[in-house]
Amino acid sequence: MPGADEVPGAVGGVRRPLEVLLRRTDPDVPLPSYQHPGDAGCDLVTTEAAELAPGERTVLPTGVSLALPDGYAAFVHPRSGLAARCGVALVNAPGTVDAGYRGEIKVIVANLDPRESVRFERFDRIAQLVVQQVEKVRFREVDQLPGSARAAGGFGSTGGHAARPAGRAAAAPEEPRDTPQTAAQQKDYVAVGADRASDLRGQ
Ligand SMILES: O=c1ccn([C@H]2C[C@H](O)[C@@H](COP(=O)(O)OP(=O)(O)OP(=O)(O)O)O2)c(=O)[nH]1
Repeated sequence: MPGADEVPGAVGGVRRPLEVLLRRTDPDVPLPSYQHPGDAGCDLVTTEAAELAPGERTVLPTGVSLALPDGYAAFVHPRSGLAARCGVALVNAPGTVDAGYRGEIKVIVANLDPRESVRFERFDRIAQLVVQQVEKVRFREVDQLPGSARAAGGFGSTGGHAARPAGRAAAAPEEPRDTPQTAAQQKDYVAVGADRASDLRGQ
């Protein structure tokens, strides 16, 4: 039987959660928590209300600081619901929280919606924190790297971007995309956008 603090994995049984020391810098902030067993990220909230005009960004406090074990880091990731419904992005996504960092975790949010402001209330969920083991490497310089199937191919080398030939994006912007399709897509987003407020609070 799994213990109360153990997370049933999809495959391979049960893994005991890593214990991470946490200090609340705001006494009322809820502890970061996973919404479902198997979630990779636990939600971070803002302790300050804020309103962002289209294109604006700000740094929001989360009310928590951590002492991660050596060999781990935490990554501040965006929430897809906020991104899809409100156009909220994290400017530095994913933000990296180093094991040695003892300050309050902050979240750098931007409103990418071209028209609508977004408002965050105190304790709205604004991002998610993913804790991962990270390797420390020692770089060994060589004259030649070993060969590989991909070699130096990248930046669309496998295709799939037929609408815009490589190298043209910056120099010669394409005509605006077909408006009927854009308008239809926009309508979908507006419909979903009715849930902007509830998405922040997870209702
Ligand atoms: O989204 C983020 C990203 C970083 N941090 C904190 C934890 C991290 O350990 C520290 C430094 O982050 P980073 O190394 O990304 O910042 P930097 O601009 O390189 O600053 P520094 O010179 O202090 O390393 O800031 C956050 O609270 N939120």
